Amino acid sequence: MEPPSPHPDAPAPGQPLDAHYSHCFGCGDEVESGLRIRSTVGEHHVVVSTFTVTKDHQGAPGLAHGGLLTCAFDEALGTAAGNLLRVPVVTAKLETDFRRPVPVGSTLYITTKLCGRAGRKVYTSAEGRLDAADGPLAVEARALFVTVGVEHFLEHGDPEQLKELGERHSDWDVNP
Ligand SMILES: CCCCCCCC/C=C\CCCCCCCC(=O)SCCNC(=O)CCNC(=O)[C@H](O)C(C)(C)COP(=O)(O)OP(=O)(O)OC[C@H]1O[C@@H](n2cnc3c(N)ncnc32)[C@H](O)[C@@H]1OP(=O)(O)O
Repeated sequence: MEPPSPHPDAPAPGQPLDAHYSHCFGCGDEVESGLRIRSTVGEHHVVVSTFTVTKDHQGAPGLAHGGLLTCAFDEALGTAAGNLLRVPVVTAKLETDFRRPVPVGSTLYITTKLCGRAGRKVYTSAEGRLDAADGPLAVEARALFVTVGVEHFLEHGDPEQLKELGERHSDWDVNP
């Protein structure tokens, strides 16, 4: 496994990251009950993402649904891998440890780091802490992402939406 060096043009520490797609359930603004995760590059090649739990995200009364928390980590981990390496990635495997309940109204601070890279495989891990980047540990996750080319989305997704996305992110090499 190679060390996970960020791309030379990776966004600098302090830089907020745009939603990668406005209809994304994880980060898009156009999904009413979406997770609306916001991410910023941190020091030492990490990405810090925040997810505020609302009543639309419940499993038990007053508590976040575990599957939605896993979704939040999918978004946070994928955003970190995609932006730090500047390459499109998709999730191949995702594992979550739930350490502590996450109440409605709390904000989860998810800090993601890249753990290693082997060919197209990118290994990542993250910790989610309650209400502050150094708050109580609530959720941990690890994921394997696989880098893909634009043909992945052309073949399996919606080419028209992809074209629009490419026009909005002219710095991304995703134009068909
Ligand atoms: C200049 C450009 C700048 C761009 C900047 C971009 C910024 C972007 C910002 C943000 C990013 C996005 C954030 C999104 C967050 C949410 C992500 C999601 O929810 S993604 C949707 C859910 N995931 C899927 O739908 C995948 C479905 N699966 C597949 O399509 C395939 O299985 C795929 C692509 C994962 C692999 O298929 P194959 O045919 O291409 O390749 P094979 O050879 O099978 O796998 C490659 C390697 O990975 C291993 N692998 C694959 N799956 C594995 C698994 N489940 N477990 C372990 N290893 C696995 C294989 O063993 C192989 O390893 P070996 O190279 O032989 O060592």
